[in-house]
Amino acid sequence: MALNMDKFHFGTKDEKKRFCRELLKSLKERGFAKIRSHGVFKTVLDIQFDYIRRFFSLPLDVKMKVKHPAQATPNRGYSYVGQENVGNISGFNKGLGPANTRDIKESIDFGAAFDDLVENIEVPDEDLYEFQVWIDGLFLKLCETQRHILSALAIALGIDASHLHSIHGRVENEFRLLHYPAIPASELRDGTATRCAEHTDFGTITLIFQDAVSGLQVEDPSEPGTFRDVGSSNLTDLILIAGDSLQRLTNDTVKAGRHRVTYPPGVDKDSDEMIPERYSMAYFVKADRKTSLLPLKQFITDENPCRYEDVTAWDYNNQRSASLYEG
Ligand SMILES: O=C(O)CCC(=O)C(=O)O
Ligand SMILES: [Fe+2]
Repeated sequence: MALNMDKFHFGTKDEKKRFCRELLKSLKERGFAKIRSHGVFKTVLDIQFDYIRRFFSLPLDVKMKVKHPAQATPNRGYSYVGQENVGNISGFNKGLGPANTRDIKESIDFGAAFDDLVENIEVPDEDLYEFQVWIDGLFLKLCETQRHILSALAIALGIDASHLHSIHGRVENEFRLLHYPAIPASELRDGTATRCAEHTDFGTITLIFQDAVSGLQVEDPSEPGTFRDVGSSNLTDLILIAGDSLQRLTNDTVKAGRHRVTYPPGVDKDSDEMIPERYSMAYFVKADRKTSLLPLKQFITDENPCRYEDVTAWDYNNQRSASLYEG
């Protein structure tokens, strides 16, 4: 069931409260929440997905002009199929080592145009006209939506929204566009390859949009090891997933949602059926680099003592992503 954000903006006091409560409940019980009326309109998403398709359809040598550096940080630019393997960090929260699986995906990452530590690797106009200026604009639009979602979560959690905003004030977010090429279902059968291996994201929250092919799955919090289809057929459905930083800040009150991308619903895994290509985008909301990810004091009690050591958002991000790249 999707939650309607109109209720948050324009509803009665009770409707607004109910939206906040249901948002938190969905994250806790399903590992994700689906949101509608979040302010990113269908016309914008249609243009965006058209741009995503056009970017990934460019010849490889053109995409390689904006190549992601060989190492994971800074996380900017184009990663070819095989350059990043999320399976390397799949076992992290389970205390396990890398999984023996590779991702069949390509992606491109951006930060804020005004980020003064990590510069964007910009796609030139001559390769895709006005793509970069469009991405920079959408980045800010998604930031606006992010702020409303953080406000709603703060209300549901009973914490000070202005504090939550202040530790996200520098917009050190990352915006990733993804393309999963068409492959025969049989390629995924023995588990040595996948679309995107299971993982949790490192930031506070992630906003995902996926095309009608679907295939995003989230682990059922009450049944570890069981992944359920998110199954969005509406491009405008915003899929919200909590990340490690929110788990740390809330001392496990909100757990990070484990997710992966695999066979779309309905595909016969034992056939040689082709799995259609899939496009998606993920907006990773990150606490300011210098922010401590120690749990907020409201979440530390005698029954729930502090579960995490002090680490800055930047150090945590870099530790987690260190093993992702093999470029
Ligand atoms: O493609 C998707 O829907 C999700 C991708 C993802 O989880 C990630 O890049 O962290
Ligand atoms: Fe993810």
